[in-house]
Amino acid sequence: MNIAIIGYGRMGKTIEGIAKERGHEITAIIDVENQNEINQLDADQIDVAIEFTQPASALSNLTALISLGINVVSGTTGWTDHMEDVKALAKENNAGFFYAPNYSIGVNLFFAISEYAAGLMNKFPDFNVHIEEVHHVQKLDSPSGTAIHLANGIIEKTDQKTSWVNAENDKPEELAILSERKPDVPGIHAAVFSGEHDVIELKHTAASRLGFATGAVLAAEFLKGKSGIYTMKDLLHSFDGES
Ligand SMILES: NC(=O)C1=CN([C@@H]2O[C@H](COP(=O)(O)OP(=O)(O)OC[C@H]3O[C@@H](n4cnc5c(N)ncnc54)[C@H](OP(=O)(O)O)[C@@H]3O)[C@@H](O)[C@H]2O)C=CC1
Ligand SMILES: O=C(O)C1=N[C@H](C(=O)O)C[C@H](O)C1
Repeated sequence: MNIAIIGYGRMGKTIEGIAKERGHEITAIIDVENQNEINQLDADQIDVAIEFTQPASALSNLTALISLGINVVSGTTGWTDHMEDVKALAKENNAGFFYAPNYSIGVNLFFAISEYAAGLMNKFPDFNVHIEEVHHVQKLDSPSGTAIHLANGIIEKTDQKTSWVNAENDKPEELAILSERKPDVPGIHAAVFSGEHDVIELKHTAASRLGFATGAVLAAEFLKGKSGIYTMKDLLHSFDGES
């Protein structure tokens, strides 16, 4: 299939490598230098655009792509206050839109495991839960999109937590997300359940960006020729029944 890469940084370049390995063609690359060309992209030459830029650029890029009728896999974090507008635009333009704060299959399994654990702990309110995330120092947003998604999933399963804060919590009903930035860390997330006598720690460590990039290309393959709004749950369900 024909893929356009929007944002040719750490993720864009890793996605290019995986997409080529899987037999796809890169028919356009948009980065900062040629960002105005996004409005002139030829929708007939692009099955799916994959957008990994930065929080301040994502909304205008997604708006431009969807307005051209191009299906988009969106990976940029830190812009999702505008999510409902983007979904509405995709529906209006009959385009396909796929969003995940983390395309790693492992992270999405980790979400399910953490939510299940939160549901079990709900019967035992002596256990307090918090989230830890560590990323490279170039990361612009905090907390990570993955940590926000993890927090919202846990909040849904527990009565003790009703909102999250990106700091130590002042109130028991707040779920603390503790963020740390260190050189060269692709991404670490942990859900930590602390009891009086013991600690249960569920942790995902990305060894590199290859897992994120592979998931994004799988999402693009899934989205080709489809309209509508999709998430990693749809992609994971598409594997149901495969041996
Ligand atoms: N969903 C997921 O699985 C993952 C999401 N991410 C997210 O993806 C985003 C990108 O991460 P990463 O690749 O590490 O970041 P990088 O900074 O390495 O890459 C972003 C690229 O986009 C370019 N860019 C900035 N503005 C525009 C614009 N308006 N149009 C086109 N290109 C633009 C940047 O150029 P310049 O450097 O010159 O500004 C840079 O080349 C982040 O939000 C990150 O959190 C990251 C990993 C996994
Ligand atoms: O900026 C990154 O690098 C990452 N961003 C995503 C996030 O904010 O959750 C996903 C991954 O953790 C890497």
